[in-house]
Amino acid sequence: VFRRTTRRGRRDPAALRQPTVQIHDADVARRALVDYADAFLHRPAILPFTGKPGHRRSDNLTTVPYGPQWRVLRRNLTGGILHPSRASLLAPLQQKAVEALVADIAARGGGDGEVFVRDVVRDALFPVAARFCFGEDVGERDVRDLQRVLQEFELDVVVEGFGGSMLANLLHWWRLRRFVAASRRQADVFLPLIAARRRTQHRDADGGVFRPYVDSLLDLCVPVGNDADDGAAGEGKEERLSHRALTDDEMVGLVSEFLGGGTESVVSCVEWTIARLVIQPEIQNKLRREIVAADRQGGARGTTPAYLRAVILESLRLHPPVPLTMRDVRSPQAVEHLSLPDGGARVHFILGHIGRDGKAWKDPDEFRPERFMAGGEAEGVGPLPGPKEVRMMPFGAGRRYCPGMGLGVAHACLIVAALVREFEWAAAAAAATGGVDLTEVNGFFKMMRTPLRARATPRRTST
Ligand code: HEM
Repeated sequence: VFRRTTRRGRRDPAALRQPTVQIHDADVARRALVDYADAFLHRPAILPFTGKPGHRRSDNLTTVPYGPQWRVLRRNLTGGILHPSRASLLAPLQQKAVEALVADIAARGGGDGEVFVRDVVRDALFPVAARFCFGEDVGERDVRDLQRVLQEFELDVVVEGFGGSMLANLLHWWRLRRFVAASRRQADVFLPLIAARRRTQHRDADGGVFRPYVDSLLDLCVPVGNDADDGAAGEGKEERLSHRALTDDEMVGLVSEFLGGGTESVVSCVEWTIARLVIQPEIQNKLRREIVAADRQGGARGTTPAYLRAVILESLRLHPPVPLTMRDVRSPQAVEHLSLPDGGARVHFILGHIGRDGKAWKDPDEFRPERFMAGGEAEGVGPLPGPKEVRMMPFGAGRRYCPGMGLGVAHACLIVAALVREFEWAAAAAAATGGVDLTEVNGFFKMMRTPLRARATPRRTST
């Protein structure tokens, strides 16, 4: 194992041998991602090979270097799929998901009324992501298969710990092999569904029905060659290049990113939020009163009640579902004042620490949604930092910020509202003495080490 590791080590991309710099401070994060945005455009290649010598793995939007291909993929996702006018067509699917969630909890709760929050939320939300991706015809069985391979992939590939010590490097290659195997299993499930979509796409492109992500990928042409570029200077370059269709490997990577990023991040957010509401029932009650009042006024379509939004923001501040975001800084000379190593560096932004920076927040470890309300210390602070200050960045910042932010927040609000409207949440009997365990575990996503098991009692005045 050792020999193989060192032999392969010679093929390591420079990024793996680069020193890693961690940023925990909100102001330093702002200087890096806002003041020096052009130096923080690329992510390091952490999983560079498919296992075949000399064969680089295919990029998705998260891994592709900033350049013409990134711009085309990003425009397709933000303008063609996630634009609010298009994503709003998901409403019937979302409504079905919420109804299924409530019914599932009522049924699973059975005798003691206890459920694992992440399981019920994932089971309700994943079909929305799967159908948004592959179209409404995707059957229950396909949805289950998609969910299974996605979960295997997430369990097998853990971001933390790459690089550094010999042990970490060994772990890296071991993970890489599991990554390759998990990717193959994904391809086995995704490719037949993509092929089926190729035969039927466009069928429901009109008539107020959303456009599945896979249809857009089948139609997409990306520039041939993808020389990374450095920001604004490269804008528009893609139009001058020749184009090609996406390869199967690329399609698999993009679909995996869409399904995984779009579901598990929201599951994490909802689980942490319900945990906090179990610990602080006065906040849960206040939130429910607001939701019921909004329902009575006809749901004020299209607007999120202010306290619900504040609860979700506070949850994202304390428990950002993505633990860290990375950049590969190749020209540290361009970044004055940040003292990065001369040969370039991998920079990790530790999102949980940035949201709890004591210089930016009063009592940073307390869950207090009121801070985001009118007159609070964070009135006006949103999920994405503005150009003047970074106080939290659960969706990242700069040009590579999360394109799914709108949908992610909308799904978290929708699900938390339904859970709180329909049920009263309390600690499970086993946790009642020790309390809810808020210990975090950082994988692809920041999850609760002890999955939240909570007692859901149906509200008598259910709406
Ligand atoms: C609560 C939900 C979500 C959270 C907390 C979250 C968080 C993040 C974070 C922290 C990043 C890295 C940003 C950076 O490096 O500056 C990211 C990137 C990304 N996210 Fe999300 N995300 C969520 C939902 C979604 C959804 C719903 C989708 C798609 C359907 C999505 C797709 C992506 C993609 C494609 C990227 C890479 C963007 C690029 O490099 O240009 N995310 N997300």
